[in-house]
Amino acid sequence: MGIEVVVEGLTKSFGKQNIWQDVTLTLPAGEVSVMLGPSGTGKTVFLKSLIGLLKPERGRVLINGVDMVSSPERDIYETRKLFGLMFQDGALFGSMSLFDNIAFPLREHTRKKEWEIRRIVMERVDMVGLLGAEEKLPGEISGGMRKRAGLARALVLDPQIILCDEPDSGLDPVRTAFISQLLIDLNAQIDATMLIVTHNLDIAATVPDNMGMLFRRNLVTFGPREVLLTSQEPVVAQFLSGRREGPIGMSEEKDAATLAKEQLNSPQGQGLSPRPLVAQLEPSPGLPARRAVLRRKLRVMGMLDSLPPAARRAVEQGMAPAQEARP
Ligand SMILES: Nc1ncnc2c1ncn2[C@@H]1O[C@H](COP(=O)(O)OP(=O)(O)OP(=O)(O)O)[C@@H](O)[C@H]1O
Repeated sequence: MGIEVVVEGLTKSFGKQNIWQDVTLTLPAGEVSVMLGPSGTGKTVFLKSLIGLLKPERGRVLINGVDMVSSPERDIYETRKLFGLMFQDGALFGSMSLFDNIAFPLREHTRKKEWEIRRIVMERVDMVGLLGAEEKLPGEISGGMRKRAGLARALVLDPQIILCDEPDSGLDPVRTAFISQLLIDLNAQIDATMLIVTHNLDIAATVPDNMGMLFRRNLVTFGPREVLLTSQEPVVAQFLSGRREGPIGMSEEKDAATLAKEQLNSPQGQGLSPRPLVAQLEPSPGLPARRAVLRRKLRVMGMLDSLPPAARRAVEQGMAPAQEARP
């Protein structure tokens, strides 16, 4: 099962530029979470801080008792081995075949024999639907295939925590739908804790168990998917409805005068209500059920009273069929 990641009071700046402050959240073990936010709000910086590649000046990132901010480098290095990372461009070596790219972490970090490496690599190649393409070079395949190869490489060391930075960037809607399904299928197969950074509204609506959003140097909110997807918070609703009207502008934040003018001109009743809640994706037929689902149910039921009414209703509706099915 994946490992819980506890983030407490994390603050990161570059020189005088504060990126975000006092970020506190927990990625529940084995669940899929998404971090949203307009461009430049520091989502990638957040991912890099979780693995200890960037050092926030305040706060902690606790994984199995190791603080990725301030524990000794040796402990951080060991803990980093629990992670699988999928970067925006797949980050593949252009002169190596997909097979060698995917085998790379095994050859670098383990003493496994070549026959064993082949078995693991081909298993992962199969998992991401790339069987038959393993001898191709990254330049000979499509962007979507490169992403899947990047994901296969992220999986070879049996990660317990998977971080995906914009898995949809550069993909058309159909390939984005395939990658969404692949992420859910992976979670069903390996039960790893997953954090996906994305701008994609379809991924946000259908993939995660939990969602958070960074805006104006703060974590606006983080919690069960139903909380964000039913939120009336202007910044969240604007982002999830993909509209121009609202606090988010071209340069991340609109000035107060533009915002006031917009509100004045906005027709009565045309609020920034988010899109209707759609069902979360299920694993593909033939795959095991996601073990996270039951754990999440118990967790969310325990916090039901603290949720806003719309989110509570959405949770209750989502859970109703399962409850009826009980003997
Ligand atoms: N190593 C660095 N040194 C200085 N500034 C940096 C560094 N890395 C990131 N930044 C700055 O931090 C801010 C946030 O960058 P980041 O890439 O995390 O944003 P993002 O939310 O992932 O954006 P996008 O959605 O466009 O990918 C940017 O202003 C960026 O210039």
